[in-house]
Amino acid sequence: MQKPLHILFIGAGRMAEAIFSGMLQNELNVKITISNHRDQERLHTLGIKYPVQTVSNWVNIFPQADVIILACPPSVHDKVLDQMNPMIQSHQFVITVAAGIGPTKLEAALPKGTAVAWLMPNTAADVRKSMSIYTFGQYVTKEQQALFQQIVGAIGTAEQLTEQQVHDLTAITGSAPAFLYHFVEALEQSALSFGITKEQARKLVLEMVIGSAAMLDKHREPAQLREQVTSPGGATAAGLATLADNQFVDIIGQAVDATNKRAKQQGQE
Ligand SMILES: NC(=O)C1=CN([C@@H]2O[C@H](COP(=O)(O)OP(=O)(O)OC[C@H]3O[C@@H](n4cnc5c(N)ncnc54)[C@H](OP(=O)(O)O)[C@@H]3O)[C@@H](O)[C@H]2O)C=CC1
Ligand SMILES: O=C(O)[C@@H]1CCC=N1
Repeated sequence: MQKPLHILFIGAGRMAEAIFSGMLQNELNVKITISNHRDQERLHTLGIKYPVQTVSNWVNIFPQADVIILACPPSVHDKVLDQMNPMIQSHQFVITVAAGIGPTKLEAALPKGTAVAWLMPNTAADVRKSMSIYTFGQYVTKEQQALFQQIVGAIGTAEQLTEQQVHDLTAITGSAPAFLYHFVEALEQSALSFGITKEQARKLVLEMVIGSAAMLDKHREPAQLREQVTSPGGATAAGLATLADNQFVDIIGQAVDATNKRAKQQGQE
């Protein structure tokens, strides 16, 4: 059997866990090492829950890693990249999942010729359904691209975009799951106001969302699906009119813009 690919995670928070738990459900031949900043208890818990190696300081294990995934906050990237710079070897492949940190920034901080990529996944990596977007730096080989496809394939579906497009679409694929969950929370709150139990409200709303997602998956046309629900002159039309009167589409656009603006800011902090 071939030697497993050694993947080192710098950062072991929510996104790192979603990615490596997704990878571990797949048949990838990988050895995973995870590290974080100071939360030893979390590292210990993750080490028990998953077949991963944990290290409190990534520096010692760094030379053995084939792929390094930066799953730490954008604000600590400068420091981490500075630490990596003198140690990096030519075969190592550095991938960041941080909002606002594209290949331009990674390449500027690492020795010339370093292979880098920017992956913007979402937490559905945990169930292998992340809609991820990504872009490569200029020194990534065909073999590394194929390897990258295996890694992202293990956590869901992926689309290659330009660096600018990853900046612009971070809100849509990275953050919008939170918008959707918030929508679910709002519906649950509304359901509760009619005197049902929390469990009933949860069941009603979640199963409705899961059913709707399955319809989207099958038919792929949200406008058509919306129309099927909206009987002419009926009840749904009245609800949709209220959303329109309150600029629902515009509010979503504003949320997307605010998210991207903050993501870009984080990349420059
Ligand atoms: N959450 C999401 O849905 C998504 C997040 N991302 C990106 O993923 C990255 C992580 O986000 P998320 O998982 O939500 O955040 P978390 O706060 O859950 O995790 C951050 C992790 O980074 C570690 N860390 C902090 N500082 C350092 C450091 N100096 N060196 C090494 N590790 C460090 C933390 O360690 P400790 O706890 O010990 O401080 C923690 O393990 C961010 O860059 C974010 O932009 C991208 C797409 C989606
Ligand atoms: O909230 C954040 O900054 C990260 C980036 C995309 C999703 N979560």
